[in-house]
Amino acid sequence: MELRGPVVAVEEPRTVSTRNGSRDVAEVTMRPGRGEEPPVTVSLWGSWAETAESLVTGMTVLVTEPSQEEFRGETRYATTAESYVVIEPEFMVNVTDIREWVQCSRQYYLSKFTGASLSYPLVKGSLVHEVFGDLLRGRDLETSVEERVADAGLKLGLLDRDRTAVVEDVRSNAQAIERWLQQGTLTEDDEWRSELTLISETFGIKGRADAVRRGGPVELKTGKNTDAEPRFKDKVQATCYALLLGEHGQTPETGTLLYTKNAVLDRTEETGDLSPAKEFSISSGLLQFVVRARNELVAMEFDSSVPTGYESNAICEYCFEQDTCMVVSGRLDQESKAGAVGTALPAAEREYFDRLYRAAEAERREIHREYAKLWTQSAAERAADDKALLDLQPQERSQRANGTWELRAENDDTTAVSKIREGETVLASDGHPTRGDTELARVVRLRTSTDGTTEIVVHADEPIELRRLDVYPSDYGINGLLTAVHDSVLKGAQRRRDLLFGRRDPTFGETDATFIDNNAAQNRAVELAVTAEDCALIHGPPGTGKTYTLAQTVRALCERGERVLLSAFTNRAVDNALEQLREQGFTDFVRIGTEHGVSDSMQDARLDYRGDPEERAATLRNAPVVAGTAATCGSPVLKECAFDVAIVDEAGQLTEPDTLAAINLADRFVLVGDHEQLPPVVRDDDSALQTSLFERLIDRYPDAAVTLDKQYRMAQRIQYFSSQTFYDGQLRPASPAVAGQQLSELPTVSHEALPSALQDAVAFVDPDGTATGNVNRTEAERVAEIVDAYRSAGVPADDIGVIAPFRAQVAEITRRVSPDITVDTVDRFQGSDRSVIIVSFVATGTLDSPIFEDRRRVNVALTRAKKALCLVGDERALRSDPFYERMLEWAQS
Ligand SMILES: Nc1ncnc2c1ncn2[C@@H]1O[C@H](COP(=O)(O)OP(=O)(O)OP(=O)(O)O)[C@@H](O)[C@H]1O
Repeated sequence: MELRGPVVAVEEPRTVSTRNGSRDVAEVTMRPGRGEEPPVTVSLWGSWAETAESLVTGMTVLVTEPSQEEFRGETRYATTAESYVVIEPEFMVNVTDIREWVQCSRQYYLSKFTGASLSYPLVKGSLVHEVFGDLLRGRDLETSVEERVADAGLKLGLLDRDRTAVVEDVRSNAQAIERWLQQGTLTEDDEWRSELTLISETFGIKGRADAVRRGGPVELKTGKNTDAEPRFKDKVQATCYALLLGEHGQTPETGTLLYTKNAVLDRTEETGDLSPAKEFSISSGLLQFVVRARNELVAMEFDSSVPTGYESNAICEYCFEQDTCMVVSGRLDQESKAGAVGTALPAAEREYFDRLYRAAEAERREIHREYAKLWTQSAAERAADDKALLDLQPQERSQRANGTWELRAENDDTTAVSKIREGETVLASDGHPTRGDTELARVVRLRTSTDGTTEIVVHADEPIELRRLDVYPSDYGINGLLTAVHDSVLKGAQRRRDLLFGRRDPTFGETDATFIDNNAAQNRAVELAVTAEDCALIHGPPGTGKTYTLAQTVRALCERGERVLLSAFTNRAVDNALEQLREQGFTDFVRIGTEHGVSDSMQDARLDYRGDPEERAATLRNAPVVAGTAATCGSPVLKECAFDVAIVDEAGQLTEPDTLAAINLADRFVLVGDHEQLPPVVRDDDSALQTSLFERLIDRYPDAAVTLDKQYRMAQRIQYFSSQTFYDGQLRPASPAVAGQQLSELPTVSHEALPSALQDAVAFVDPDGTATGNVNRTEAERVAEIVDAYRSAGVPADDIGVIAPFRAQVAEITRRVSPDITVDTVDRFQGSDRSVIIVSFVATGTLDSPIFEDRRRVNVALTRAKKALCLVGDERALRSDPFYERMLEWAQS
């Protein structure tokens, strides 16, 4: 039994005398059943009364195993010895955050934006952890150490570390583990498991335990500890895992901490207990303590308050972060236990920091809501939301050379659709993502064959039964946003801040060079970019040669000896720009990205992190052009690099902090984009993150911007609506050939073979279907017939694209057309084009989905077509909205 729901009222805790002496108690009134039931009063006894002090009206509270008593016709509840009180259980706190919070609440806050730098202790720590996992999976120590160190080549090189010395260092730490494992602890019937992903529905805690032995957590620490007892913060961490393990079965009574450095210490220097493994008993008091610590943290996050360090009674004297802490306090005018140094930043900067901090944290909460859906939604609901693939049939499992596992499964449900794509990290489970056996896994293959069977292959640390995949709602990127804002506001140069905060207009040098001789606006764009002393903004409506101009800009800058960072929102745009550079004869670049993220044609330019440290680092440091998505710009590796100019493509799709992550690495920047196409993807509707830096700056500094006005893609008839609606009629075909292009120009196409309804460059078809949810089967059928008609008239399959607003409709259509036709949502079509584009609008009767509200998506969809555009939808629904009505009038004219 549990009580879960919003708090209605909270009373101050008071001390009362009971049979067992005096105890604290606080009364809380709440509405159980997630707010569905009438209010009840719960007495929170003993140390849970402390938690009551953090509760405010409106918070959700969960009380487990309360006692229930009838008193004068009223049911009263109270905590028992078995109870836990959990504030906002849907707020997912990382185990490592609780560990940090207990040590210093302010350190927890600071590490959100200072945590991602490259440092040897961190790199070594993860190497030792990886070797530990390898040893548990039966890999040989020497091979593991050599391989893992080789994998970290680039990072070690950037840290100027010598490979042999690192191998020695990691080996000595790992030997401690091996010896301990050999001390008879690892017997045949000993149940071991490395790396266990745990997500708690009850406690709102998630984490990955290093290992589990006989049901108890084992945590590895690469430091030393010569006391008999584990360190308190380490116990807290292991206790969190114990709590989470207990949710699925028996709560373990013992936890183990492994201090790998102990075995390395010279016995003459050190006294005390040198054994690496220290066990401790997990008491109910400790279990409750970690839940209370989590509650304090969550209460602080509830209103985005900033911790001072007093919350956790931090001791500042010996803290290695004291300086950072004082600087942040001084610059942002925050209260902190460590004190403050320096003068406060101007109010504009502080307000900005605050606004984006809150926006990023609101985004984190939205992601946490996604977590909660892992268990509040049924499997069927998740599948319907495209968030899970269910009922997979497990096939082979094989151990890979590095000891991890390759798991294969099949799915013959031909209706299954999901957002999951190859290369992504997902939650793989034997049936339920939080209640079952779950592992984080990487999808390496997800292919549907012509008979509709989908083959799924994932890589995971443990050989679980692969029966279900769920989208993993990672909040990893949020700290990246905060770091970018912090680096920009607290570490950014004065000149850059003056620009960002509107105190100084951008300035430009001069050049009389001509860069592009057949397009004045493009030439002007390169000129602005090359002469910019702060920034330049290139506004490129569809097909206006953004990529072409960007490549010309990169070359012009490199010729002047500048080092360039080339970035974009998507991997595809990064690769397109590099392909354009290659076409223009420039190949001196390195591509940062994962094997799955980078296109096949750019794999040869991809920077391998593995290898000799010095050589790897030199490749990165000496490259005139480094290219990668904006998301990688905040990575520890790229944060070690510096550039003269950062060029960011698709800047209209990036949130402001995402753009900052890229431009923070360079002295000057060039943003390329179109704020009339897709905006940043933000979960929170009212977020300050919704306006891109590109849009903000183009409004503020129109003189630093140039709009490319000639488009090389669409026939005149096709571009008309977009030009009039989004670009004040300024968008023009680049040449008569572009304006007058026709399908019949394609060598295989016979215009007469097309049905008359499709002979115009822009056509509209109403298939008279009915939408059910996000699917319209009749319309999907009709779209397939239209595809066939174009095919029969001789249009090659790869010249046809189909766009639908919803993934479910994409799946409906995909099933009805041959696999070589691209069918996808608008988001996946941005930046590409086809001779023929067919758009399925799905909705019938009315347009009540929010997807139809953002006109910019329609702009993208309509402007993918070069020679023919066919709109398929319900005329009545489309006419119900003035914008779509105008679109129809154009299509039918
Ligand atoms: N100045 C130019 N001279 C000749 N061809 C050009 C010129 N500028 C662009 N093009 C051609 O026009 C086409 C579209 O250019 P590009 O792919 O750069 O457009 P884009 O603006 O990046 O498109 P999107 O809107 O999809 O991002 C390409 O084939 C490109 O080679």
